[in-house]
Amino acid sequence: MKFAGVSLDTPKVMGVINVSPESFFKGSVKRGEELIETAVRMVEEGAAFIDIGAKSTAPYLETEIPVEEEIRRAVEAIRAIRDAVDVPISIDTTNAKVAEEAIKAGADIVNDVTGLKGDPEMVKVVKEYDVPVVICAHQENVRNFSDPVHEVIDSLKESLQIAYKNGIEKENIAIDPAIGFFRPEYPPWYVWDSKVIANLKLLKVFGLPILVGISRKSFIGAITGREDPSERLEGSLAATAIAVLNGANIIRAHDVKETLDVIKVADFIRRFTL
Ligand SMILES: Nc1nc2c(c(=O)[nH]1)N=C(COP(=O)(O)OP(=O)(O)O)CN2
Ligand SMILES: Nc1ccc(C(=O)O)cc1
Repeated sequence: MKFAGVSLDTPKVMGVINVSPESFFKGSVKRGEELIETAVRMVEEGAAFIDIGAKSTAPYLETEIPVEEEIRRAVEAIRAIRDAVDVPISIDTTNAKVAEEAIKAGADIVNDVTGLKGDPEMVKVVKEYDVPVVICAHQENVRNFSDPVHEVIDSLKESLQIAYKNGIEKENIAIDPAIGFFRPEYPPWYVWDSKVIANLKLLKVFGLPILVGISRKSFIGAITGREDPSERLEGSLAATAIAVLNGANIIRAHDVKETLDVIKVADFIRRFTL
């Protein structure tokens, strides 16, 4: 299996860099020289993809910014790192205009946390520029509170229908269960996220690469009592090992070196599963 030309015979790391000062983990926010240095370092440490976010999508933060500002941040960042790294760059956005300008600036992949459901133009941009897309599970109104992984699967089915109807090919799609994004009143989101990671294997029904974003998220904070995202690395690595054991193909993470070691060990052990 491949995604954006990258072999997924072993699980890979997608290194996260944000150019959005409002992002929930301040250690992920880079600018200027530091942005380029971080991208180069992540690739040296083994990142197979770099994901650039120009607007936070944290559901519990005030994150609204004008679209012009998101475009400005995204284009500047992608232009800065494009020639410094030789791995595919994804643009983390829910806005079709941002995606289009980012692709023109050199982005190779669109990463849409609304799974093509937020901006109706998004699927058209993905099709027109013929770029791979990360489709996240997204649901305005959660219907099945007791069975998170099946709600995630149903949400992904809707997004995949949008993709296939518009001529996006299977080879160009990775799916993502959107850890931290579902915020039902019950069960609490950290139980939701834990149930999804525990049952991630069920997402294999789609036969598509599975990408998971766990890094330093609030469910790790809720479980460990670590309120500061800067203290959530160890908890993130524990959940990463479980996600890999359960079939994750790409781990989106802020800490490339540590995450890649965990992936290697978890995947090595996974291969001996009876
Ligand atoms: N496909 C995918 N994309 C994502 C995911 C995720 O789980 N999957 N999580 C994010 C949260 O991390 P980030 O550090 O970008 O936080 P921010 O939204 O506050 O910038 C942002 N983007
Ligand atoms: N964009 C996101 C950022 C952070 C979280 C989380 O901390 O759970 C979820 C989504």
